[in-house]
Amino acid sequence: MAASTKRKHEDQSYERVKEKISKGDETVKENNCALSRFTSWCQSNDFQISPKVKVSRNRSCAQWGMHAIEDIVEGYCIFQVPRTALLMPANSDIADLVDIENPKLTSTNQWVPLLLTLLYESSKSDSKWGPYLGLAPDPEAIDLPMFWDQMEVDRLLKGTGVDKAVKRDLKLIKADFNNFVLQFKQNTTGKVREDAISLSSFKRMVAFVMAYSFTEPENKKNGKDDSAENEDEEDEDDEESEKMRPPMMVPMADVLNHITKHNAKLTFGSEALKMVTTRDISMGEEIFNTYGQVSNLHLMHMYGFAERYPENINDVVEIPVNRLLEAAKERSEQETQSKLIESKWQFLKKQEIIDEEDVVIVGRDGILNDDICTQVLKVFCMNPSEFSEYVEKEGWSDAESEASDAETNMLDMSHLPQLDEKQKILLKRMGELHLENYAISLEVAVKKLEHATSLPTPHFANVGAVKTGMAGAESFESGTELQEVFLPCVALTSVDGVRSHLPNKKLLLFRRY
Ligand SMILES: C[S@@+](CC[C@H](N)C(=O)[O-])C[C@H]1O[C@@H](n2cnc3c(N)ncnc32)[C@H](O)[C@@H]1O
Repeated sequence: MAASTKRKHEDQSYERVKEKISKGDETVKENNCALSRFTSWCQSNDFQISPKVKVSRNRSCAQWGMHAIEDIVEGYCIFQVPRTALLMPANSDIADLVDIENPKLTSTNQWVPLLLTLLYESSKSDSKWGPYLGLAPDPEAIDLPMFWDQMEVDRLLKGTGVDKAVKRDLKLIKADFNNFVLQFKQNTTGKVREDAISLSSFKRMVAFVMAYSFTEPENKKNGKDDSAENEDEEDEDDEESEKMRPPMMVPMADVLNHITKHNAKLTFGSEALKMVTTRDISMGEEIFNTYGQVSNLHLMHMYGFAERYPENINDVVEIPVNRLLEAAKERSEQETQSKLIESKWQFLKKQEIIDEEDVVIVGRDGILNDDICTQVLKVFCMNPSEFSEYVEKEGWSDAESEASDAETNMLDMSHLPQLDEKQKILLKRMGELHLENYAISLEVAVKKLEHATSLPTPHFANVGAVKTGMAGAESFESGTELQEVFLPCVALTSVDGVRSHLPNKKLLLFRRY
């Protein structure tokens, strides 16, 4: 290459680097401005924020986050958010136009009032929440599976259940847009920016609510000032907390990232919400909230990330119940046996013991929803005369039902080895069939790991998880061979969903904390 051409090339690349750096500088400046506007806003809205923590963008595992700048003890309130600062329909001046009592609102679309409020507040130049929304992510940058293209969903999420959940979401978003948002647009002419109300911007708003909102457990309503000292009550409340209230945006709390081994949690008081530490935290550590006891499937679906195996002790795999049917049919040697299995299946459906959509939930401790699974296994393993008697009685007698309602989970890891041999075989095959359904097999995953250093992408960054899963499975006592199938199933939920062209943020997804 001639010297002058070479110099020209060097000049051009120097200019490009300079441009990149100055763009980066601008972004840093913009971020700093947004943060200082948000901090002043918090002060003028009576937030109380401890001087022992700091919000920053580059010290956390995923963009914005919070870390300790001094040692903090357990039970310490890091910050407090007054209820008046919560972004929710009742606090907005659009409240009258957002019909919370609308009979069309069901539990599946109880998010709509908040979404409409957000559409309104984010298009208002003088919104009370302007500085809060100024720190919110660029809607285009929220990367949830609902924005992945179909090929990626098929390639990476097939078999996990997240693919189905995304399909359901997209259908619901469209229906909500047509049923509520268009009507809202008419009622608010001139109040909401025209371009803010389109199906694609509504979808982006749904993603923001999915990944950033909070729901207050029903029982915490009206003010018990629940603090870390009240932790004992947590378990008792678990059942009730399933009945949730509509979501709301909690400024400052939504800056915090999540890990299973979190060190802080949000508590709901009558006047304010508090972020309280759940253990001692050392200077420099990131403050992690908990988004709940959630599996990787849920994290991937709602938040676009997953934790590395085996860190998420709440991780589960959801195996469609009809894999049990497949397993049972496979074992039928003659057509009559296969027909008998089919009629057993139809009977279970007729009795509403199972539904096609049911899933068997397998976690680290075994099968978590043993009720469905135990019944299907029992019926599948009945001989023809037992089954005829069962049909005659139209299912279980009261005494039998009571026995199967017993508190003990007969399908947890400690009880699985005692199962009837036939039932064990069916369960094992169910797990194997499920493993076959993943886009990537365990063997391939492990092989890829062996060559991981030469892989240009982080696609298989998490394959280590599988290896750990397998090693974990091998270390279990003999007789519990089911774990050799189930643990890899759970481990694979951590593998799938990792994309090959992940942005920087995602490179951190599976790092160890
Ligand atoms: C409530 S926001 C937390 C604030 C967020 N980091 C930000 O910069 O705006 C939730 C989002 O943070 C990210 N996130 C939270 N915890 C994470 C983790 N442990 N690993 C990777 N990303 C995480 C995900 O993108 C998630 O959708």
